[in-house]
Amino acid sequence: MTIQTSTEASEAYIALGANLGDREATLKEAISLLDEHPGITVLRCSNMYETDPVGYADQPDFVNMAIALQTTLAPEALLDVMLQTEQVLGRERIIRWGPRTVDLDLLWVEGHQLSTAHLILPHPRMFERAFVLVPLADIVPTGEASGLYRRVHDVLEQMDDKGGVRFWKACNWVSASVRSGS
Ligand SMILES: Nc1ncnc2c1ncn2[C@@H]1O[C@H](COP(=O)(O)OP(=O)(O)OP(=O)(O)O)[C@@H](O)[C@H]1O
Ligand SMILES: Nc1nc2c(c(=O)[nH]1)N=C(CO)CN2
Repeated sequence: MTIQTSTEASEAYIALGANLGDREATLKEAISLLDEHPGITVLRCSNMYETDPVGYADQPDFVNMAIALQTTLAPEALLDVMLQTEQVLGRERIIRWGPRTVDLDLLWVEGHQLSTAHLILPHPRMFERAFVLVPLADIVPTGEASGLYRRVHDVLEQMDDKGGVRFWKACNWVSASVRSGS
């Protein structure tokens, strides 16, 4: 697939999940790899939540979280970077909704609604999943113009069962550029 870039930066949200290996280390490594890409700046990280597996029950609990980023990449190019990051971190696709070292789902990109063979935006299952919405609610700014904040909070308020999502840890990931002071 060709990597396209667009000139204007857009805000985007990614959901992350892991239920194999050192879940916290893998999630932080995924965030660092994304942030190291020249077209991506990670802006905010949610808390980390431990969550009951949904869809395929016979697997370990997940750790789920979400990040907000600024990107100059077109959505398809951003998805390519995410898929490459999953590969670098050892993601294998064996069972649908089955165990994984890391899973990156592109939830929402400012100003983009689309449906192609490779990419659907907003993510088609994001508003059904407490393991996505609870972390996302941590990082969508209150006054956010697109209405995403209102929608996330409205769906969460009406969701009957958020029981499988438990606060686990604050995410203390810090960007390498902040660490080095550049
Ligand atoms: N918004 C999106 N974010 C991530 N992948 C997407 C999106 N829309 C379509 N896809 C496609 O879905 C494919 C399968 O993704 P993946 O194997 O991570 O699914 P999953 O995480 O197991 O299940 P789910 O899609 O229900 O979260 C990807 O290769 C990608 O082309
Ligand atoms: N708790 C939890 N369950 C899942 C998850 C996930 O990230 N967390 N991801 C899935 C496929 O995207 C299927 N089921």
